[in-house]
Amino acid sequence: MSLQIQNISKYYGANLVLDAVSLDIEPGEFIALLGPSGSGKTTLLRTIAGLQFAEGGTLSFDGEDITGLDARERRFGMVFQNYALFEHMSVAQNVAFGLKMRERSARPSAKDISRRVVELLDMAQIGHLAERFPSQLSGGQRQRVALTRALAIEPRLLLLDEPFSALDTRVRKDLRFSLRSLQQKVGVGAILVTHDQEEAFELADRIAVMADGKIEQFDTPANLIKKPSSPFVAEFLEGAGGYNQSGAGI
Ligand SMILES: Nc1ncnc2c1ncn2[C@@H]1O[C@H](COP(=O)(O)OP(=O)(O)OP(=O)(O)O)[C@@H](O)[C@H]1O
Repeated sequence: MSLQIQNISKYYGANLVLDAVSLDIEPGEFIALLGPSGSGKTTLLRTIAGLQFAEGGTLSFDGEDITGLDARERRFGMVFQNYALFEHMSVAQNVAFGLKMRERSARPSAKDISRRVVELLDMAQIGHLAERFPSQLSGGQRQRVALTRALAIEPRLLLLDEPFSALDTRVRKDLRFSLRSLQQKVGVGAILVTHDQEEAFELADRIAVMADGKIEQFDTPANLIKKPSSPFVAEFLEGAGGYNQSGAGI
């Protein structure tokens, strides 16, 4: 399932915040959007999600024009930094929610929903939390539930905006590992917005480096280090170079 982003432009008032952005994302690929604050990463992700609309350009998914579809019709899973869980529902109910809300014709039976929820919770290693309520969970566990809930609807693409940035380093590392393994098991493509270069280099097949609403370079982690396309990219990734030399990530 591939996504084509062609010449997407977006203004906030008179400010051009996405300037003719184009990206082709291959089926099952894990993409990171990396760049300084204000470069347009979140705006691009929200436009892909259908939470806001661009003034110009097109989005297509598997050849279908989705530019005018709303978020629900796109069938993308989303996890945000503060993606609220339903506080009055247990973990299992949160994960089941998207499946229960499906149109009748596409809705699995109650038995199949329960089976799928158990399977997903086990896969995400939170089976033991099924009956807890969100207020009884740690930040890391909540994000694990949010991720599981996003995957439960069998999304065509997974969209993640700084999902782990509020968590401490060790929990982030655990969650990164789980995210990558769940994403691969399920076989869904993913787009991750992050400030964290280490996170981008560890997770992504390809990274889009953004600056001022444009894609400066879209390439594999190894190529970004070896062949930065501009002084901006080289400078921005200096930290990642150090990371690379430590032998991790690439
Ligand atoms: N709702 C809005 N109204 C007006 N301007 C906005 C709005 N949302 C974002 N912007 C502006 O658009 C630009 C891009 O913002 P965006 O949040 O996409 O950047 P970002 O790269 O995700 O930044 P960060 O890493 O800080 O989250 C910024 O200049 C921001 O101030």
